[in-house]
Amino acid sequence: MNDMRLVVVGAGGRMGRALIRAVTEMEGAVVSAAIDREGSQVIGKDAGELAGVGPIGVAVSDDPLPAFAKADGVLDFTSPAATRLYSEFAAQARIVHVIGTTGLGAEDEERINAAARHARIVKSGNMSFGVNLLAALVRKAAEVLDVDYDIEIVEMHHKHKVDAPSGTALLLGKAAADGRKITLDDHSVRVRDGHTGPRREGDIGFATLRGGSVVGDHSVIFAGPGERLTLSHHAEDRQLFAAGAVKAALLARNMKPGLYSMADLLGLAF
Ligand SMILES: NC(=O)C1=CN([C@@H]2O[C@H](COP(=O)(O)OP(=O)(O)OC[C@H]3O[C@@H](n4cnc5c(N)ncnc54)[C@H](OP(=O)(O)O)[C@@H]3O)[C@@H](O)[C@H]2O)C=CC1
Ligand SMILES: O=C(O)C1=N[C@H](C(=O)O)C[C@H](O)C1
Repeated sequence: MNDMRLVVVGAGGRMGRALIRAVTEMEGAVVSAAIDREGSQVIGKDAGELAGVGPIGVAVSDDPLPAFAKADGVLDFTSPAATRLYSEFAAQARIVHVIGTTGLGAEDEERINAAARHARIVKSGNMSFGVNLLAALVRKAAEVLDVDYDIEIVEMHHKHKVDAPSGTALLLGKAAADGRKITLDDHSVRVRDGHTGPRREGDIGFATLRGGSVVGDHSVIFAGPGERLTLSHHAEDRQLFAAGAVKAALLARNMKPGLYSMADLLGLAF
């Protein structure tokens, strides 16, 4: 089979650069185009040079449609507005769309679901194997431990991150809620401030820390009577997420149109 032609959107971003590096390092895939938003300072630059791997002969462009028409897949870690649009373009081109963008709202999710009728979409708040395994462990722990064990999720990220709680924290919260057979939306507490009253039984709490250059730390705490169980993941390099995204694109290449999670692709969904 020919190398998979991948478009990296948001090429000038932290993840965009990591994705360009990951594709050039992965067998079976090539960067066929690199896209950033109109007016970005990276337009016209060589994508490989931008990513620190030397020239690859692909200039960053602000014109996605011709790039999508000639590609097999798109790697997208951008913003909710951009991802919404790119899912429509991916559906038109009937290609793979790997979505790492977090902070998506209900309307974004609806548009992505609609696009998945024609595109093969892989979407996850975290593309690492470790976090997806952690989610499976959290689901199991939440199923085994009764409501006397209060669930709290703590995350820390670098100071540039714009959304909270992180996509990963929400993914872990959903896993805990699934394990408890409850709906996350009905039990999540995202902010506590002032006179909150005592903790409501069965709630799933979130705490968000931001600072420095932290790549991504997540802990799920089960605080019970007289003991505390903590399940944690620490990402040390965002190259981890980029490599996971490229593997996801390669795995989705021969799948039917639809919306898939990383857990589906890794065989961790149960
Ligand atoms: N699922 C996962 O495993 C991971 C997910 N993420 C998520 O990925 C997203 C990006 O993170 P990060 O790389 O740190 O953020 P950055 O802000 O560094 O990168 C985002 C890039 O997207 C560009 N962009 C914005 N709008 C468009 C558009 N319409 N078309 C093309 N490019 C566009 C931005 O350009 P400009 O700056 O000029 O606006 C920027 O270059 C976040 O939502 C983050 O949470 C991050 C790591 C792992
Ligand atoms: O913005 C980031 O950096 C990250 N975002 C993802 C998230 O919101 O969980 C994944 C990772 O933790 C890094």
